[in-house]
Amino acid sequence: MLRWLTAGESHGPALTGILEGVPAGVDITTEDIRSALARRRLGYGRGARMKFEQDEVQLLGGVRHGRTQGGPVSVQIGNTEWPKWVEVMSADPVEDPDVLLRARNAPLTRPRPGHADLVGMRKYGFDDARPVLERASARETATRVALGTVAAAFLAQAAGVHLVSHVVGIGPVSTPDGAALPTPDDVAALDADPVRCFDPATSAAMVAEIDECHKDGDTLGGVVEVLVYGLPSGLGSYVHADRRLDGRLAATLMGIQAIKGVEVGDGFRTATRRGSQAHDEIERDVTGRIVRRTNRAGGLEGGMTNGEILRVRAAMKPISTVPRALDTVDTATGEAAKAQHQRSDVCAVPPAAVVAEAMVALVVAEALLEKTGGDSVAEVRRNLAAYVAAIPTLLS
Ligand SMILES: Cc1cc2nc3c(=O)[nH]c(=O)nc-3n(C[C@H](O)[C@H](O)[C@H](O)COP(=O)(O)O)c2cc1C
Ligand SMILES: C=C(O[C@@H]1CC(C(=O)O)=C[C@@H](OP(=O)(O)O)[C@H]1O)C(=O)O
Repeated sequence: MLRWLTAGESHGPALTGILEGVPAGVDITTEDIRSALARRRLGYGRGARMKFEQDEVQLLGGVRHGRTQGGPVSVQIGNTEWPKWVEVMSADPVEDPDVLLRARNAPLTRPRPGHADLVGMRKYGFDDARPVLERASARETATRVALGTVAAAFLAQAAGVHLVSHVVGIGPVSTPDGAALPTPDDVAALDADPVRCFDPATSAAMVAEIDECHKDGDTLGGVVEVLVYGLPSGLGSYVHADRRLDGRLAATLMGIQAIKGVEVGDGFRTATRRGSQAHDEIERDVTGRIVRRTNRAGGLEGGMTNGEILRVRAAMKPISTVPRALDTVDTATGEAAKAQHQRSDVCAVPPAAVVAEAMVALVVAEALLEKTGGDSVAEVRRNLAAYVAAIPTLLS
């Protein structure tokens, strides 16, 4: 069983994460996690905070001399901005009344439509949105990316599985239908693109759209896609709702801040087609191997991987901290007001793609371990090879 947990606040001293159930023998270094976090910070349209804040990564447990040891992997991501927030986010009571009066400490009472502020205040009994936004913030996704990096390294080393994430839509601008899919060889090019888009003309149009939106004091959402190459068939199961891999992927992707829709394969487009145009016909190729003519299902049938490329999309809503602030109510006075706004991303779709990739890595790694078991990478490899070798020729 693979389990993960994160803790920490957006402006706290550090975020922490634990990944339990990682087999021994996964090669991973602090530098691997550092470079994954750097990818999450990329993306045209992010706010000022990404420029000055740094992630300070430390592996605190589960890894020795660049290899997992089988124990929980513990990661800490320190926040270089912490000195500015020591008082506001102090874990211990702050006694000095002057400190409590400082601007940064002023209660936030103009909740932003679309953020967790208002409902979080109601639910947890706060008269200040600060504690709500501190934990609701997608700053936390840095930890998910760190843990997902370990999962992705395990998948690559144990099973030759590789993930790719890219942006297929920002606001009204989308990649053309039928555009070529990026492969693992294209990851460096995607990382170098300002919006993580594989199609250069669409990328330029996306950048222009972000510029326009920024000028208008507004924000944008979009659609990201995660592809997983090299998966064996038979991860996940049809036998019970909570074992279906499509359902588990959807829940995990929807668990990312601001993700409001998930599509597996051609998803909603499939619903508009006739059956003869919706499914992936089965044939033998020249080598005698069973293959599909198409991959509209996105590599999943019956809640299981079918051996094709796994393909899932997630739709992100526009950032809710809109610079030309939206109407709200000041919860301190009851009066109509404009929502609180200091700074914000205009568009965070490119980093959301990296976060989605990390979450898919965690879910797929969990599904692989369920299929193979194994306490070490070597044992997972052996078990996987034995499973694949035992599939009868007429089925493979
Ligand atoms: C990578 C990333 C960056 C984000 N940056 C911001 C931001 O700068 N400002 C903001 O209001 N929301 C931002 N969000 C979205 C909020 O965290 C999210 O809308 C909020 O927690 C409420 O949750 P919900 O949208 O899922 O309902 C970001 C989300 C992600 C994934
Ligand atoms: C810090 C990160 O993202 C933050 C996520 C976020 C939100 O509300 O989700 C709001 C912004 O923070 P602030 O309100 O302090 O400017 C983003 O910068 C990060 O991704 O590392």
